[in-house]
Amino acid sequence: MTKGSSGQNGSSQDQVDHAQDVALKQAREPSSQSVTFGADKPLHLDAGLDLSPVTIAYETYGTLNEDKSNAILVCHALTGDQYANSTSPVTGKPGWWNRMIGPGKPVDTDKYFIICSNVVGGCNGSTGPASINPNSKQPYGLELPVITIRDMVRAQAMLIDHLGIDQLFCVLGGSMGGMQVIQWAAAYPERCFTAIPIAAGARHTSQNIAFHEVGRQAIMADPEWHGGRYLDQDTTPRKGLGVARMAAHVTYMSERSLQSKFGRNLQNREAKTFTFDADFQIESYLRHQGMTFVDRFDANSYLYVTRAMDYYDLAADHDGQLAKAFMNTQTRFCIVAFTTDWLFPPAESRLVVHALNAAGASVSFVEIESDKGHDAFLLDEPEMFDAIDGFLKSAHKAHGLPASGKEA
Ligand SMILES: CC(=O)SCCNC(=O)CCNC(=O)[C@H](O)C(C)(C)COP(=O)(O)OP(=O)(O)OC[C@H]1O[C@@H](n2cnc3c(N)ncnc32)[C@H](O)[C@@H]1OP(=O)(O)O
Ligand SMILES: N[C@@H](CCO)C(=O)O
Repeated sequence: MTKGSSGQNGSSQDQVDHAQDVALKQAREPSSQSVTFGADKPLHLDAGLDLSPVTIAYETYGTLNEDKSNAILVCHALTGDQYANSTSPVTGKPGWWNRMIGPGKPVDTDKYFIICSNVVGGCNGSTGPASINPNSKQPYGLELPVITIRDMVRAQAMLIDHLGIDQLFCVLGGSMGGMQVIQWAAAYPERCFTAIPIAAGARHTSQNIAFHEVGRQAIMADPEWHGGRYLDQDTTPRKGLGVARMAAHVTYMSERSLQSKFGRNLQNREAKTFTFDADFQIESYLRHQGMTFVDRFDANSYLYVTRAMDYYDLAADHDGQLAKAFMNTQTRFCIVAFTTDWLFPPAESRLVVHALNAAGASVSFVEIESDKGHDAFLLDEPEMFDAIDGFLKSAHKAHGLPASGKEA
C-alpha cells in the first residue's frame, strides 16, 4: 500500500487536462454490441414519460443453445458496466466479474450464454444523461427523466426480447445489480428460472439515501458542474465527483478491512506533516479511488444511478407487503449476504428471504462470514463462488438443461 500520495484537490488531479476529458468522452461511445429501439418501441419510464430512441449496450459470453434456455443475465452494480468478463475499453482493466464468469467458473461460459448490459442512465453506451436529446440535439444533461430500477429492468427485458429469449435460466448481480435481480423476479417471475441477488435488498434505507445525497451535493456544489451542462463547456466536475466517490467508497468497505489494510499507517513519511496533505495511507487511498473514478464515470450518470437506487422500494409498490411482490412465484432464489456489509446488511437480505418464505417461494439464504464489507461480491470470496456454483448446478439438473450449452 505505498502508492504515491495523490492530492484529490491538489496538483496531480489538476494535471488531468482537456485532452484526457476528450479521450474519455470518445471512450464512452459504445464499443460493445448495442441495440437501439426507436419511437415505435419506446421505453416507458416510471417518471410518466416515454424515452426514445433508447440504446442498450451489452456484451455476451458463451453460446446460446438452440432452444435459448441457457441464458444468464448479469446485472451490474452502481458504477459497473457491461464488461463483466472482457477488458473495459475505458479503463483497460479486466472484466469486473472475471472471478465469477468463465470456463469452469460458477457462471460457466462452457454451459451458459451470459448477457451483461449497461443500465439505462449509465455512461458506457446505453442511453444516459450524456446521450444526445433528439429534441435539443444537445446532451440530455438533467433533461433526461429520472430513471428507476424498474426502468432499468424494463429496458433489459426489451433487450432479452430482442435476443429472442423467453426465459432466463438465471438473473444475478450484486448491490444495485441485486436490486435489479429482485425487480426482475417480481416483475417477470415466469421469465426467471432462478434469481441470485447478492449484497442487496428490496429497498434503499434512509442511511443509504443519506450517503448518496452527500455525493450528489458534492457534485452539484462543484462550479464545473454548470447545472449539469458541463459537456457543453468541455469540462467535468472532477472534484465534486471525486469527493462523492471517496465518501461512497468508505461504505463499500468494512471497519475491519480499513483497519487491517491501512490502520493508522502514514503514507510514505516518517511523521505527521502538520499540514492537510494525505498523511495517512487511508487518505491517500481514498484520494486515489476518487481520482481514478472520475476518469471512468460521468458525473450526471452518477446522479441518475444513485437516484435510481434511492427510489427503489419494492414493498411500497405492493401496499407495503413485500411478500405480495412474489406471490405464486416459481422462481428459485439464492440470496447472498456478507456479515460486514453495512450498506446492505444481512438483516436487509433476511427481509427478502422472509417475504419469499411467506410467498411460498423456493429460497436459500447464504450469509457469508467476511471482513471485506459490501464490495466482497467483487472480490475473491470462495464461499460465495462455492454457493453460487452449487446452486446453479442443482438448478441446471432441475431444469433439465444439457451438460453443455453447445449441445441442445
Ligand atoms: C460491480 C460492478 O458492476 S463494477 C464496479 C466496481 N468497480 C469498482 O467499484 C472499482 C473501484 N473499486 C475498487 O477498486 C474496489 O475496492 C474493489 C472492491 C473493486 C477492488 O478491491 P481490491 O482489489 O481490494 O483493491 P483495493 O481496494 O485495495 O484498491 C486497489 C487500488 O488502490 C490503490 N492503493 C492501494 N493503497 C493505496 C494508497 N495507500 N495510496 C494510494 N493508492 C492506493 C492501488 O494502487 C490500486 O490502484 P488501482 O486500482 O488504480 O490499480
Ligand atoms: N463498488 C461497486 C459497488 C457499489 O455498490 C460499484 O461502484 O459499482
